[in-house]
Amino acid sequence: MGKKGNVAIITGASSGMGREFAVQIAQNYPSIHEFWIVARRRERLEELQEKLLGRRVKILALDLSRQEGIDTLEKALAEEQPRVRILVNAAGFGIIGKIGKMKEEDCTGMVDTNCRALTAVTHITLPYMTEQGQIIQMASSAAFMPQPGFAVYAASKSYVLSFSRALGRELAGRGITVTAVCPGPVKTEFFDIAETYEAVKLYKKLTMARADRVVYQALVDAKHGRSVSVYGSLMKGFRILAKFLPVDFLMLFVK
Ligand SMILES: NC(=O)C1=CN([C@@H]2O[C@H](COP(=O)(O)OP(=O)(O)OC[C@H]3O[C@@H](n4cnc5c(N)ncnc54)[C@H](OP(=O)(O)O)[C@@H]3O)[C@@H](O)[C@H]2O)C=CC1
Ligand SMILES: N[C@@H](C=O)C(=O)O
Repeated sequence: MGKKGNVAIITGASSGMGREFAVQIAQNYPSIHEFWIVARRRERLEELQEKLLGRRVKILALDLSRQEGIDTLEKALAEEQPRVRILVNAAGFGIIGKIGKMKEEDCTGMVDTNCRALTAVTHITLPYMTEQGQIIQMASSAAFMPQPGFAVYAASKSYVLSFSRALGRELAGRGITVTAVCPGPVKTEFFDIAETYEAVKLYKKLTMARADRVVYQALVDAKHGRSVSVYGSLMKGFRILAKFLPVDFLMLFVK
């Protein structure tokens, strides 16, 4: 079925920004004929299907942190040979807390999902990406500097930002753009898991952005081929500070 039209593959589509990407792409990209939506919670993906304006939908209820999940997606790609116009890698999570106070699997889980799975999904999808294709990777403003108390998550998102910018250069010859999306705190279910050990800081609570706005901005930036998408003046300012001020000084304020 994939051969008939352009496909958008969206991971992390069962909630938050991944879900919002699916809804906004369905509303604004008539050239996308089919969606492949990926996450672990099948019932959420089935609910989302109803919102995709009658487009063909392939539901892939997969755990991307496990090799079986990646293998299943790879097999589906090989069988259907889709023309992938948009890939959104939004599957990911973060847990607040000091490394020594967290379970090992919580720490390595962030690396497995945010870095390994994102890299694998990108790698296996690349052969099917069309010219003018767009890859949108959910990084975070946490990528801009190390964050004591959110160390693994911030490091995982630095990886996503660095990987995505370099990949964009590698793919320029194929006419494929790569956009790393780097929002500050966004009001989604992300914080249900993030607060497993510790509550989110008050300044983050007070500066939460809306998922629909972040995603709208990301789609505009991706359309213009921008390598980085930062929503809002606060995070744009933070990015500049993080570029120019010494890291040790900045870390005094993020404890
Ligand atoms: N909210 C925020 O403040 C910010 C979030 N981000 C990033 O944006 C992305 C989306 O987050 P957001 O929408 O906020 O959070 P949500 O928790 O709402 O969404 C996360 C999505 O990832 C999916 N997911 C998580 N683990 C796996 C897995 N192992 N396999 C497959 N799917 C998985 C979840 O689905 P399911 O549970 O069904 O598997 C869900 O659909 C993440 O990468 C996050 O790090 C970046 C900046 C700010
Ligand atoms: N940017 C947010 C998550 O990615 C945060 O800093 O909480």
